[in-house]
Amino acid sequence: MTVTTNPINEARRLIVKIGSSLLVDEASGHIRRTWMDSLCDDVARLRARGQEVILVSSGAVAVGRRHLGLTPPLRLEEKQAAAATGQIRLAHAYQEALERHGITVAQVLLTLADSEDRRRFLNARNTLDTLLRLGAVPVINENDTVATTEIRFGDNDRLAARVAQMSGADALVLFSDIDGLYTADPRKNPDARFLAEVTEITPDIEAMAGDPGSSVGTGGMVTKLVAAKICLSAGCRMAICKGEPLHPLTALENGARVTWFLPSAGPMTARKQWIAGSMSPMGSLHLDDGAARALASGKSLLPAGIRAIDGEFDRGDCVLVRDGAGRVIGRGLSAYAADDARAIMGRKSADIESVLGYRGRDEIIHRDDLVMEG
Ligand SMILES: Nc1ncnc2c1ncn2[C@@H]1O[C@H](COP(=O)(O)OP(=O)(O)O)[C@@H](O)[C@H]1O
Ligand SMILES: N[C@@H](CCC(=O)OP(=O)(O)O)C(=O)O
Repeated sequence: MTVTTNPINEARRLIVKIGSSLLVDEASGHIRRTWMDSLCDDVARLRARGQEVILVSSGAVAVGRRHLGLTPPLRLEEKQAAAATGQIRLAHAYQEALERHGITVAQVLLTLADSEDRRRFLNARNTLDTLLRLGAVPVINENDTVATTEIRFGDNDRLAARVAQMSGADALVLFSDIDGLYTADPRKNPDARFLAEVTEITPDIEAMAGDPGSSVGTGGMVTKLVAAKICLSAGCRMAICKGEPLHPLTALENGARVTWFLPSAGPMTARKQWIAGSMSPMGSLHLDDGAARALASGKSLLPAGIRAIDGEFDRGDCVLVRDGAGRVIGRGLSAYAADDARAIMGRKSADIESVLGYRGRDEIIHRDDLVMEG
């Protein structure tokens, strides 16, 4: 896949990651409100033309530590305290900046572990889908006060890539203090060449990445390449570009220099390859003929079409889908754990709430989570 038109215009769902060094003035610890406003103006413009935007924003520690009068180096619990203080200010600033455009902000605090546990992953994905459907702009940061590992700057590059993967985004933009990937750190090596497009993270590419260039919240190129790897396998295009100019998304649309990491497939194909290739099935759903025909024609699987269920599985686990003769016709991610699925099989979706006592999804396997054989 090469870029023919601008991926920013094409993205249906776009993730934008903002690092501490862009958002927070190093000397004062204040949020750069003019810059934030200009970013939010851009976000509002994209939203108005029908694109969905999720912001992943760092800055909580950098903002909060000034308010608590802490000076580096901070101990872990001091960083966590700083994050708790700074996060509320960050969220408030985003709320004000987006409210000017009548846009509702939703704060989502995630840990990296949330993105790696399939059940929490599904919950987070459904929440993000719902927020976007309702017109809100999610603003995500790592949940630093409960993070069990050391808060590391640069982690939000990876978190943003996980959010892109989780939400099936088509593009992730990492706004940085540099305009892209070079063959070596250009601050140290004047002969470093700029790379406009990368399609694979080879060992040669990995060897190009050096340490961070500044002192406020930096992960360097290493964490950006980790993010790029996640994006490439998730079918999501990823950009590294300079975030400093006001209206940074507009600048990108207008042809600012950028490195694009371009996957060979789109997010849906990548997701289906992941379901088909890397998950062990934990059980089987046996369908009636009508349901088997519906699935063959591209529909989702409803509880009404299931006759029997084998195995023990959790919500989000992979299960095989079998026809009336027991032949495997596909596989997919179950939206219900085995016991709940057994309770609602053969029933209409409208009955789910009265049977289970909660209103879950209408489908047992959504068509986006289903891969048919052959
Ligand atoms: N191969 C490379 N290409 C570009 N920048 C590199 C490279 N290796 C190291 N760097 C450094 O990484 C820095 C960007 O990372 P970082 O400071 O963490 O950005 P941010 O804070 O915006 O996330 C650049 O300013 C640059 O000094
Ligand atoms: N979660 C932390 C920052 C983590 C992080 O990755 O920071 P950065 O390298 O500035 O994107 C915070 O909000 O301070």
